Amino acid sequence: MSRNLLILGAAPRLGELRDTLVRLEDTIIFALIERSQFKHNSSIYEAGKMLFKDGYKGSFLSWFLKEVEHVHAKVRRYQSPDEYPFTDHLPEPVLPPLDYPPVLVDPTNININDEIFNVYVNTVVPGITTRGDDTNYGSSATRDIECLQALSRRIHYGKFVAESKFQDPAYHDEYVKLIKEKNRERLLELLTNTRVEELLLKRLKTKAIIYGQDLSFANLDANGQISGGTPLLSSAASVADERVKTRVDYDLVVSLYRDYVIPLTKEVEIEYLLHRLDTAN
Ligand SMILES: O=C(O)C(=O)C[C@]1(C(=O)O)C=C[C@@H](O)C=C1
Repeated sequence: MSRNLLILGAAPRLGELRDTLVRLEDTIIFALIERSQFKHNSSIYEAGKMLFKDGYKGSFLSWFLKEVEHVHAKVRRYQSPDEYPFTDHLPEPVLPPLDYPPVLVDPTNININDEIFNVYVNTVVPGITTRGDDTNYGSSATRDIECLQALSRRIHYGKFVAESKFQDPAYHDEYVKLIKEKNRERLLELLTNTRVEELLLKRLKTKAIIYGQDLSFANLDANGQISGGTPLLSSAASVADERVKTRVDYDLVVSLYRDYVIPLTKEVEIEYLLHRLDTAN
């Protein structure tokens, strides 16, 4: 429920938006580490596996998500332009609406959470957890919801990034032309910044290595300093040298971003741009 966008007014600045994307990397890595402490617990993702007294027929995670989103909708979470629900038929807020200045022009209210949910459940969870069932269903689903919400916020942030690029005087006319032509391919080229992506993936790997270290008490001396055995790692190179296991597989975190988070953010950017002129015409 971030309101930091409010200070941006009508023209979101790309640098500030990228700072937010960098901060969300931390949120996502820590959420994945939290989920990875539990086993896969595949039954929480299977519809009809658990008997709900209210007759609900979906999976435990879907039920939990629905209930959480009901509460969050009541306190206006989904009125914030950077928050998108995974479920529908949500209740109206119990509080008066907040006054968000109109930053986005998003007539179709793009929401790709179904795609995010499928990638998360079918690819991410089996990748970051070990196989098996430890019966920690509530704990696992709670972490799943945190991961899903963080991924969704990050990916839908593409709308603000796209708006910022659209408003950039250096590229505005080119964007207008490509939008009118519905030229997806060229839009993708124009909004892609390979250098930013490469730096992101390198930074992400280093972060996943550093945040993923297990600094348990066994590795600390009486003064709380890190003792021999598990040196504090600060780079991918030292991990390769030491062959140290981190709490979440850092290569998986990198491939999650490379194969899904960045491409889905671009998908949101393109969809947003393709409808950017709808209301103006
Ligand atoms: O920073 C941007 O310019 C973005 O559009 C965001 C993002 C990303 O998902 O991180 C996506 C596309 C660009 O190629 C670079 C990065």
